[in-house]
Amino acid sequence: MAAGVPAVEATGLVKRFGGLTAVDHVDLRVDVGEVYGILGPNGAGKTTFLRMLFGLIRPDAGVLRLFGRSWAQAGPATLDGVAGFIESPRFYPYLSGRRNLELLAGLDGGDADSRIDRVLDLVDLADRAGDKVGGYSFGMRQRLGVAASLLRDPRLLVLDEPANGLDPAGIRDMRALVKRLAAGGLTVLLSSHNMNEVEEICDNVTIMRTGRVVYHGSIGQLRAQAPDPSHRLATSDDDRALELAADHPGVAVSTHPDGGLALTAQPAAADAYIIALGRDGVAVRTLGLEIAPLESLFFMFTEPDRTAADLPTQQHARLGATR
Ligand SMILES: Nc1ncnc2c1ncn2[C@@H]1O[C@H](COP(=O)(O)OP(=O)(O)OP(=O)(O)O)[C@@H](O)[C@H]1O
Repeated sequence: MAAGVPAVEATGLVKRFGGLTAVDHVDLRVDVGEVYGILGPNGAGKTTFLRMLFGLIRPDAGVLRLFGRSWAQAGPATLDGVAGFIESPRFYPYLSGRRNLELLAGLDGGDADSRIDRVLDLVDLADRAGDKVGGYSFGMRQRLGVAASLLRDPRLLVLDEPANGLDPAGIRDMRALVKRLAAGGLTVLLSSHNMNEVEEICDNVTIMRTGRVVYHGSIGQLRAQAPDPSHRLATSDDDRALELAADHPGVAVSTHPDGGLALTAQPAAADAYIIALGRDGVAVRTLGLEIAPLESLFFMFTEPDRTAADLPTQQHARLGATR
């Protein structure tokens, strides 16, 4: 591969279903070695984009290249070095995880067979490889799906909402797996509707809404644009707490529509204000992060018609357990 050729490059990509434009002139570039997130709510066009990538459907306009190859020029060879799955992987439930991989390795041919032990180990299924897949948890099946993809020794791994439907432990394991694979040098493109997931594991992100790109950039740039964290605050004397806020230009304190106070500030400014409350004899009874900064940014990009007051409460916690 020539140096500098991106793993994925979409230019002006369009896909229509009747009158609906599911992917609307999307430009996107994933460089070799990066973990890239396509983020968006339901219906944003993420899966449609990935289906075009895998050649399952054809674009109506634009070009998508994988390591410099397009479907129009290279046909199925476009997928050389590319593996992954859309939605959930399927396996024979009455066969063991290992047997499923053996069958797939037989279909893939080459030396895929020799990689079975290594990929089972990588996805943390070595101990359960002899058990029937029917008895696997959903998270284990997702990880077996990643193992099946790795049999092809890909340079690019494509995952469609890999943590969807997983319980918290499954989400943790899946994220850890993606990070491990990325640390080993694999390029990863994943779709997600979860800002926290993308923030945790991706270097760069494209945010989509109704088929269009509404943001593109690094996670660092995204963080820099995020608004101040917003908290719900309850004190022993909310009137006094409001008065004291006037002495703290870095904090915005107002009456919360659901009772108590709303406090919006960067952590250092919020700390100084909370300490000042205590010094003044005002006890803080509850302080909970209401909307994480990146989460509110995600809503701003993908639901621009909603105001901050409409945003869901993400988390409430007692003082000391937040921020
Ligand atoms: N085969 C199809 N025929 C008609 N409409 C489709 C088809 N596939 C997708 N769509 C529509 O295209 C839009 C984008 O769907 P897509 O599945 O790509 O979104 P997504 O971002 O992956 O969302 P989700 O997380 O819900 O899968 C949606 O409005 C969807 O209903």
